[in-house]
Amino acid sequence: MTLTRDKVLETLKTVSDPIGGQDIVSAGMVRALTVDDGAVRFVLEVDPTRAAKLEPARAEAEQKVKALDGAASVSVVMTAHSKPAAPPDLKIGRKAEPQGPEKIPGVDRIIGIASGKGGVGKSTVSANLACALAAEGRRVGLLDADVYGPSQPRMLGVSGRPASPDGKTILPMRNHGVTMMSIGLMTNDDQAVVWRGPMLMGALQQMMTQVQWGALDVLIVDLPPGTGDVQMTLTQKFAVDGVVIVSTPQDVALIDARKGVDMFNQMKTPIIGMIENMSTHICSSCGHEEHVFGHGGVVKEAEKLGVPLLAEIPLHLDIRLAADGGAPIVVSKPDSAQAAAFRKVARDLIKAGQA
Ligand SMILES: Nc1ncnc2c1ncn2[C@@H]1O[C@H](COP(=O)(O)OP(=O)(O)OP(=O)(O)O)[C@@H](O)[C@H]1O
Repeated sequence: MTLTRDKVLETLKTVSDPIGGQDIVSAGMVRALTVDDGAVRFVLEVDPTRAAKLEPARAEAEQKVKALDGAASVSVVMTAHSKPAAPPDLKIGRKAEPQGPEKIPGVDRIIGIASGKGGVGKSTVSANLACALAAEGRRVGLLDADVYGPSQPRMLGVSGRPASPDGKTILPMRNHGVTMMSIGLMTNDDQAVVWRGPMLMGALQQMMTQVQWGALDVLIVDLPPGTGDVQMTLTQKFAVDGVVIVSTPQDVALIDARKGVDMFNQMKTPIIGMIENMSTHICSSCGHEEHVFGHGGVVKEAEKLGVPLLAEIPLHLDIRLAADGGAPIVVSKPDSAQAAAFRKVARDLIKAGQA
């Protein structure tokens, strides 16, 4: 018998929220429910202060769905949406409570990789930088927080679902010496993810704090393009040491990158530098160089904004083939000129104590 979404919802309606008394579906806790060939996945979105009390409801939901005819596997993830902010204390003379961003235990540094616009190569830079740092002997984590287009599982050649033996923490995946977690491993490949703001924040917080990252020298966070909820949550809630902004030399990409720089300045997050990607096209047959998207735009912008230019990465077929093949160019062709550009960034960051 084919298991339907409606049947699963009907079953979940028999599980009650132990605190509010309503069933978990009517209470709006069941999110992102998918039923695909007997594989059932959903998220239970809960208030973080109530997460422990809701564990029995999570277990009951899982057990009841598992018992349904046609249920091959069931995966339930509990995400904590953010607590509503406490009202500001306006009493004069009261000392402000320190409420600064949180450090992740065991993680020495957090670096965000950002871009104003999509498709400029932010994920390619993140994957290559992570692998290059690992090749230099650093303990590296890579969190794919690009909720709209998670591409790190493909770029790092990782598939499968991360395990959660205790139902609370998540075991990350590992390849090319990099410890990795991606929102893409929690959703179906072809599933369009429609996240609301609180869910986005919950998912990011969960991946930052509930994944067993272990001891890391640096955690690289591949951000979605633009200046939205994920960027705000990351910089407000976590002690981010700095961000790297990736842009192509085109004006349009630069204008968006400028907005990104502005947002991070407002959030008081240091900008480590900019990377010009797809800087020069190098023909893979004859080696001829041409500037498809213009050249040097990011250098000028970095100068104007007073931030370092970390690298100019060429547009080269091998970079794309390597990324699509699951072994970034610094792993598959570590001695190529294309890999050298990424490896230099990694070495420079280590030298500067930033990674
Ligand atoms: N320097 C490069 N040379 C050749 N191909 C590249 C280069 N940089 C990125 N690409 C390719 O361009 C495409 C987009 O890159 P990528 O996914 O890294 O961009 P992105 O900024 O992360 O995009 P999005 O924000 O949409 O996730 C990919 O197919 C990637 O392989």
